[in-house]
Amino acid sequence: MIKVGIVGGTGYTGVELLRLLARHPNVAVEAITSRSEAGMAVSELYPNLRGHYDDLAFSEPDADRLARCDAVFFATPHGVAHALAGELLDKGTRVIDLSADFRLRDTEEWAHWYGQPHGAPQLLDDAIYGLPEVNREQIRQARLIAVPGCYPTAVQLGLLPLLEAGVIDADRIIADCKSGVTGAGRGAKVPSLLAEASESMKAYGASGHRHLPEIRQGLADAAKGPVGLTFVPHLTPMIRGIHATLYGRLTTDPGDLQALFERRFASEPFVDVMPAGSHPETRSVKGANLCRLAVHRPGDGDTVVVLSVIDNLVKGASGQAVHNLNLMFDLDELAGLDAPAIMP
Ligand SMILES: NC(=O)C1=CN([C@@H]2O[C@H](COP(=O)(O)OP(=O)(O)OC[C@H]3O[C@@H](n4cnc5c(N)ncnc54)[C@H](OP(=O)(O)O)[C@@H]3O)[C@@H](O)[C@H]2O)C=CC1
Ligand SMILES: CC(=O)N[C@@H](CCC(=O)OP(=O)(O)O)C(=O)O
Repeated sequence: MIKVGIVGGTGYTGVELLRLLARHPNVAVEAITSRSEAGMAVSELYPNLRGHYDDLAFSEPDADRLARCDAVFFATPHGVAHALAGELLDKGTRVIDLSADFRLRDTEEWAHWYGQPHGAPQLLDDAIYGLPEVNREQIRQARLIAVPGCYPTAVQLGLLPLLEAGVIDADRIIADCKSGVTGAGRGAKVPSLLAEASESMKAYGASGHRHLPEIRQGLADAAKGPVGLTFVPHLTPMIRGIHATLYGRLTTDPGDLQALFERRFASEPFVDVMPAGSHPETRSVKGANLCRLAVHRPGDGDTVVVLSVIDNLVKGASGQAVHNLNLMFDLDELAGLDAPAIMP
């Protein structure tokens, strides 16, 4: 069995890791941390896990204990993995970081968007951006993974086929995205209150959001040159889910767009290109490690519209993190990740 630790086990991505790993045939959770709930049994805080982790309790983060694991997930706010990852890596423990600490290659850009200096620039050369549909082979060899953000996962998967094929204007891409409230984490915040978030919808970060540089970095790699991106996130009254509506202007005859998407993701277990004319729903990926895509060309004009949906906590975070673990430890890619979505 592969021994894993989770730093930040009381948060939404932490409990989602536990839910997925409960069905994983090759993984045992050895340590799970929380500073606020240290001492409490995991199944007391999360009754959905009763019967699965009966001997596991939250404990204070302890580097020595974590270093006894083969891999440690960081499901923590930005900056925490900067402080601890180096020590774990030195002791031979692999690190899978769900935060943004190692996602941006440019430390100044990171400092600008995250409002603090980059805490571990010396580790960046080792960090692999954990989008398996792009970096599968590097992930297999990696000891430090930066799991992509939720919006960046939905947006990049939807645009990769078009940018790699060079059929849209890379200077004018629009990503209009909607997220459920769990995207903001479990901490109490006014915008997440029932009376604030339900029966209403609003954009935020329209002038600049911290996922913008991350998405731009990934799209520029795919386009092999700089991209111009307008990214506007919205908060919507649902618990889980991201819906990205992506617009590009065709600059050349793309041929059969449906075939382009189907070919690009033909061997990807966690990307479903839906039949032509489809409109994927967020509920069709709820709880599943899946991105469902549909591509449209309204009126056969020069605008291509891609619809991309994921569960922010699964393909947008914890499921993608487990997929990375499977690749790093040469396990079946589907291990722990084969459950279908919950509908309705
Ligand atoms: N929610 C989502 O949809 C997504 C989240 N992410 C990223 O994943 C990470 C976790 O997100 P999420 O689960 O939503 O966050 P939550 O706010 O729900 O949980 C954060 C967890 O981190 C722990 N924690 C907080 N500060 C520290 C610290 N200084 N040292 C150690 N542990 C700490 C908390 O426990 P305690 O304070 O008790 O120690 C808690 O368990 C974040 O970086 C987030 O941006 C990425 C993609 C999607
Ligand atoms: C709805 C909501 O608030 N979503 C969060 C993004 C999700 C997230 O966790 O950010 P990282 O992927 O960078 O870790 C936000 O917009 O800040």
